[in-house]
Amino acid sequence: MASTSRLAALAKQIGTQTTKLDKFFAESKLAPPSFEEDAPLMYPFPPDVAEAQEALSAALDELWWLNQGPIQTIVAKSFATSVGLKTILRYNIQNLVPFETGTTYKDLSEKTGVPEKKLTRLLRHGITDHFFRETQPGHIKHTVATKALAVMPVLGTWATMGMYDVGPAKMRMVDAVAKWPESEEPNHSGFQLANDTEKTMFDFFEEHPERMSRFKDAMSFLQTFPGLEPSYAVKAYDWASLGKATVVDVGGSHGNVSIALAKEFPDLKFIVQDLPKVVEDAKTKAPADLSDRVTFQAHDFFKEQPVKDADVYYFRWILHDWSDKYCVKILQALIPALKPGARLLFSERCLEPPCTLPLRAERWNRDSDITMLATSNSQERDEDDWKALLKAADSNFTLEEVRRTPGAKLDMIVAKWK
Ligand SMILES: C[S@@+](CC[C@H](N)C(=O)[O-])C[C@H]1O[C@@H](n2cnc3c(N)ncnc32)[C@H](O)[C@@H]1O
Repeated sequence: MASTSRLAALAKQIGTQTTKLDKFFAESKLAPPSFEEDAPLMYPFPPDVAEAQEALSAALDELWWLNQGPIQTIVAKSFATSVGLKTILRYNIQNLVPFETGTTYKDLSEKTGVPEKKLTRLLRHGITDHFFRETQPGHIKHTVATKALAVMPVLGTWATMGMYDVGPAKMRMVDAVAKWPESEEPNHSGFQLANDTEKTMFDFFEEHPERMSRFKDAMSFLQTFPGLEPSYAVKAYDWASLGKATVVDVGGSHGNVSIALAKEFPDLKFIVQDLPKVVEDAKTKAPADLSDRVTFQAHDFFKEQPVKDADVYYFRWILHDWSDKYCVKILQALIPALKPGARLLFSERCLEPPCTLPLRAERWNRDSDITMLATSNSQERDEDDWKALLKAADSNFTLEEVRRTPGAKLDMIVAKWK
C-alpha cells in the first residue's frame, strides 16, 4: 500500500498550484478570488498561471470525488439542478437587487409577483451555490456571481439557453437514442422529444424568434471564450504560405473569422458563404475597408459549390453540426469546383484518442460531443472519424495533418483534393 494516500497527494498538489496562483495575485496586485460583490470577474492569467489553475481544478475535482465517495457523489450528481439560477434568470432578480445594499425577499416578492415564501425557498437553494448571500435573515445581497449576471447580460442569455434548450435536450437524449438507434437524421435527437416537435432545432427556432435570438446571442458569447476567439484561427494555420490565394469560408456566418484573417494576410481574398438571410445581414455589417477582399455570397452548402478553383475551402464549426450522412453530402457538393491540390481546412475539434487526456480535459470533449448528439444528432470526431468521413465522401480526399494550437479549443484539420 502507498505510504501517502491519494487524498494527501492531491492536497499537496492543491497547495503547490495555489501557491503559484497566489504569487500571481500578489505580483499583479489583483484582488484574489472571493465571493465578494466587487471581486474580479476574470483574471488575465499568462499561460503558465492558466496551466496552474487548470491543474488546481483537476486536483480539486478528483479530491471532491474521493472525499465524498461513490454513494454521495452519485446522489449529489443526480440532484445537480440549478433551481436558484433558473429562478434568478426567470424573474430577472439579478437586476432587482441593488448593488451593495441588497434587498429583502419581501421586496423581491412584490416586484416579481412570486409569493414570498416560495420565492424565499427557491432563492435559498441558489444561495447554497453562492448565487446571492443572506446577510441577515430575510435580506439578501449580491455575490460576485449574481453581480456578473447583472453586468454581463449575455452570461444570463448563455445560462438560459443551457437551461431551456440544451439541458432538456440532454435529459431526453438517451430516450432519443433508444427510439431512433441507427438514425442520422438531424430531427431525431433529444431536442425533438424535449420540445414535442418533428422539426430540427434550427427550423423549430425559426418559428420561435425569441429562442432563435437567444441562441444567436449565446453563440456570439461562445466566440469570446478563451481559446475560441477568431484570433486562434489566425494562429491555427500557416496562412501566409498560401501566397496570393482565394479562400471560400463555407457557412462563414458574418465573416468574423475571414475578417480577422484578411486583416493579418493582405494577399488573401475571402468569399464568405451562408444562407441568404444571414448574408443579407452580414453585408450591412462588414467593414468597408476590406470590401475588396472580403465578399459575401448566398449559398446552400448542400448544393454544388459555385466558386470554382479556389485554393482553400474553409469550414469553421460546420461539420460537427451534421451526422456523417450529411457531411458526406456537404463534401461531395464541393467536388465539381475543386482543382487538383485544393485544400480543405476545418476548424473543428479533433478529439484526442481515448485514455490519453486527464479526465477533466476529456470531459470538455465529451460535453461538446454529447451536446451535438442531444441537439442535432450530430457529433465531434477523432482523427479516425475524420479520415473515414473524407474517404466516404471521395477517395481523392486525403487527411494531410491535424494542427493543434496551444490554448485553442478548436484544432485545424487539413485535407487535400488529389
Ligand atoms: C455553427 S455556425 C458557424 C459559423 C461560422 N463558421 C463560425 O465559425 O463562426 C453554422 C453556420 O452554418 C450556416 N448554415 C447552416 N445551414 C447552412 C446551409 N445549408 N448552407 C450554408 N450555410 C448554412 C448557419 O447559418 C451558420 O452561420
